[in-house]
Amino acid sequence: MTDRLPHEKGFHVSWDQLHRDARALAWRLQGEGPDEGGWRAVVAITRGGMAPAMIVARELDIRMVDTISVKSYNHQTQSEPKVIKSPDMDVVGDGTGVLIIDDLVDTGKTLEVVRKHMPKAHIATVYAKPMGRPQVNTFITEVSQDTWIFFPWDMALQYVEPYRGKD
Ligand SMILES: O=P(O)(O)OC[C@H]1O[C@H](OP(=O)(O)OP(=O)(O)O)[C@H](O)[C@@H]1O
Ligand code: HPA
Ligand SMILES: [Mg+2]
Repeated sequence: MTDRLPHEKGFHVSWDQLHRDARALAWRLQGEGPDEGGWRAVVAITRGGMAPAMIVARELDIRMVDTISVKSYNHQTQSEPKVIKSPDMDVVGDGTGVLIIDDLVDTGKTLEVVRKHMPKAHIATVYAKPMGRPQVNTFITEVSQDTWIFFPWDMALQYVEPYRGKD
């Protein structure tokens, strides 16, 4: 999203790192469900939340997995983010016992909308920036607000010139 750039720093996340961090999130969430039955369902915030949600659902053995899609704030039209695809509300209800997973929280605008949709859900992200932290119940790693997080699905391996060949 170019309107959020430029950022001073970059935090590059490999698939391995994402897998480890999403597992760490699952372990932190284990046993934190509202009752002994654990979490009832996982809801991934598309699209970035889908890979971490799959890993968390696998680790916590949750088979009920759904998605919510939020169309983000657009500075040109000044529109607020809105939910363009809801999970099955018969299953998630007010969110009690439901884990909502996203890859990161930045400004918190996306989660603000999601929380209104399922007020009693537990919201977890793998990464968090300070501005969005109040919107998250559980996260693993915090980075500064001026850091852009690069996810593995947005990157590719490429050849780099040897250092001594550059001059
Ligand atoms: O806290 P915020 O400032 O709202 O930003 C965080 C959201 O932004 C990114 O999603 P994006 O809207 O870029 O869509 P995507 O997941 O489909 O890539 C990210 O995956 C979070 O969902
Ligand atoms: O730091 C980020 N990285 C990737 N996507 C994002 N969407 C909001 N902030 C970010
Ligand atoms: Mg997203």
